[in-house]
Amino acid sequence: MLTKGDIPMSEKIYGIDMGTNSIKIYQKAAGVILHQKNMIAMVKKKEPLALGDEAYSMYEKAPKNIEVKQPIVNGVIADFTAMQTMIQLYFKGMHGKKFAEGLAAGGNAEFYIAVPSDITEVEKRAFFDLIASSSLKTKKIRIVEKPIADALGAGLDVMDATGRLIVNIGADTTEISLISLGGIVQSRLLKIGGTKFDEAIQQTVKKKHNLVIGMKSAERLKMQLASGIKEEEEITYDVMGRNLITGLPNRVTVTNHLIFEAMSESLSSIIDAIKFILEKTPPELSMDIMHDGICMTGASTHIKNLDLLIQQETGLSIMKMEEPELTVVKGLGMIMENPDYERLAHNLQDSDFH
Ligand SMILES: Nc1ncnc2c1ncn2[C@@H]1O[C@H](COP(=O)(O)OP(=O)(O)OP(=O)(O)O)[C@@H](O)[C@H]1O
Repeated sequence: MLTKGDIPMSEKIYGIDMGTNSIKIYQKAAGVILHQKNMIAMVKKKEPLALGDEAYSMYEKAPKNIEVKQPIVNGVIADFTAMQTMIQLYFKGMHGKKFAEGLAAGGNAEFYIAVPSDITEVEKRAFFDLIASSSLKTKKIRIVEKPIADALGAGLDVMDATGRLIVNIGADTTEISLISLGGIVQSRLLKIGGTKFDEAIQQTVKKKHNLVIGMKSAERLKMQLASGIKEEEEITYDVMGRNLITGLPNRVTVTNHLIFEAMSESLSSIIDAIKFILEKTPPELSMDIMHDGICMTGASTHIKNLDLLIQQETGLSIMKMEEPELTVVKGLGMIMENPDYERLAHNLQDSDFH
């Protein structure tokens, strides 16, 4: 019999999407139980001080003895120890604080981990090892290709013999994938996403206004002013920073046209990569894509008119999601909840997983 606080065995099954910008966790029968910034703040390089959104609030503001780390870079694990520490703390709690109701992998839990498709074997293995070598007691660890989980979570039928094109624009990466019969026909991972847009905005504001701004301010400008196509009407937003010449704090008014200029090179690269995949798509699958269009996921697809840009450049219809940042983790949830999808989750040894 279960005592209060116990979680039935069948529900200790978790899906984890470790993104560059945010980490999302799904628990069987409970849904998405955690969605936080993927950051950890450490004191003197070894003692964890804060996790997730709390760590992000310290980013660009911390004194020298506090380091705020982002363990995933360009979609892959860049700091294994920091990422493993985070996962362990999320599940076991920290400073007596639990991060999400139901996060209690006390023993023999099962994990479904989403990994990008277009990365090396070693990089994929690191996602598996992260859980396998952690202090969490695990019964089973399964790897799922991110584009497959993404498409499922977006409501696409990935099992049938129909070509689906899915474009996930995240923080450090854009993953463009062609899917059919539960597998990946082609996939391309670009090192372009929301963070690249923010960096370009930071540089352009510096050049145009002699103002040094932080990444958080650049992101705010993007969220207020970015558009996939150039808008006729001028919209402005004020930003604070440090004047490059006087060294003093200063405020300037930035226009949507400047933000468009800053982002245009990165947007062109994304369009070029989508066209490249379309050109390499076998003709029968091309017909499916002509019919169904392109599915857009990832939080950067919140950018205004980005769908219009891709539609104009490719001539294809675009499907946008209401919660594009959660499609991958919801897809992991569908795989663990529905035995029909079991073959989409792999052991590292599976010959069909490469
Ligand atoms: N409303 C918005 N408008 C524009 N950009 C947004 C908006 N909301 C979030 N973003 C951007 O989306 C990005 C995060 O996307 P997402 O959470 O899908 O990434 P991730 O999965 O963590 O990263 P990756 O897929 O690169 O590993 C950030 O760069 C953020 O600035």
